[in-house]
Amino acid sequence: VPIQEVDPTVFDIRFLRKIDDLGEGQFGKVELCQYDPRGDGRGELVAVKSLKSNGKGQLACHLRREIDTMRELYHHNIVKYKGVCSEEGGRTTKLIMEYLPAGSLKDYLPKRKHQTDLKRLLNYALQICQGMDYLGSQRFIHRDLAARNVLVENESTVKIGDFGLTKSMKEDKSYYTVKEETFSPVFWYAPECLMDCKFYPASDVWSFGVTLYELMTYCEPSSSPNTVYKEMLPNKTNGQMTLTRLVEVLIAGSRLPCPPRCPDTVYSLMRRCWEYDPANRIQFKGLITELETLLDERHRGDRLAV
Ligand SMILES: CCS(=O)(=O)N1CC(CC#N)(n2cc(-c3nc(Nc4ccc(C(=O)OC(C)(C)C)cc4)nc4[nH]ccc34)cn2)C1
Repeated sequence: VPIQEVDPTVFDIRFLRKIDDLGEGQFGKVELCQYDPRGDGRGELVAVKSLKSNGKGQLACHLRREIDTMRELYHHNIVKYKGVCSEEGGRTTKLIMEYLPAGSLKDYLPKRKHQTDLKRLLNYALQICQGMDYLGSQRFIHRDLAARNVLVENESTVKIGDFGLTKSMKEDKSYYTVKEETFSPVFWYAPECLMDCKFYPASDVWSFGVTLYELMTYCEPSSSPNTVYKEMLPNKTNGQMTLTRLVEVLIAGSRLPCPPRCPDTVYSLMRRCWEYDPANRIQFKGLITELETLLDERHRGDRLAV
């Protein structure tokens, strides 16, 4: 009998045992499962993303696109695709990924504030930029870069963990036009996204600046972009007005403030991610160089004014 060729990226639903909930969003959720084909309780832990409702059509094709995106990505700072699992005769598909034990930066940083110094925060920032620079080199725009979507493997490694809103710019366009998104992370969005629904690679740089702000505030909820921006907006109005008022303050030049104890050198990097004109914004390659310089021991004396 020929040796049964087993495709390691196909997971059999019968051996997938749910252990815990890891995260959830508007349409998707991520669960911790053990994949135990031998049934000896020693199978590997995996993270499984599925649609929340029995999402038909549009949602299912979103997850399909996310799966097709993730299988093409190979980078140290991007969470690894492991495979897919279909159930109900192939009608619904689940995305199987490597499980990162420490959770997202948003869960991790506030708990580890006292063990995480500036050098480590800048290392996380550097790794996010390296992952994003690679993503851009593959002609993808992430569109949802935020600390909540960055996962911690261990205290020295972080990875971009979710590609639910990632779009390919394959057809040699230099931007992606979004249809009206229902729940957009507006406080991570650049002006061009808020006003013309246009997403450039430079729009991801703006979101990285907000993510760097989150890093420097240790993802403390009290200083989250939502909280701080809403304080900056004139007369706190209902949701809809926020978008218009947000664009107004951004056009007027207001930006998130320098976080407490954040060195000016790091804050000026954030500001270079928040240039109004996408063409004037620093790019991920430039951010990598700047962060490596800030981190480089040799320059330590005159650069990291700790
Ligand atoms: C966008 C909607 S979404 O629903 O699709 N969704 C949310 C999303 C955001 C991102 N990224 N997400 C990914 C994971 C995730 N978590 C993990 N490990 C852990 C390990 C520990 C913990 C933990 O202790 O948590 C508490 C709350 C502190 C108890 C949490 C997660 N490993 C993973 N591998 C691949 C994905 C993945 C979780 N949430 C993507």
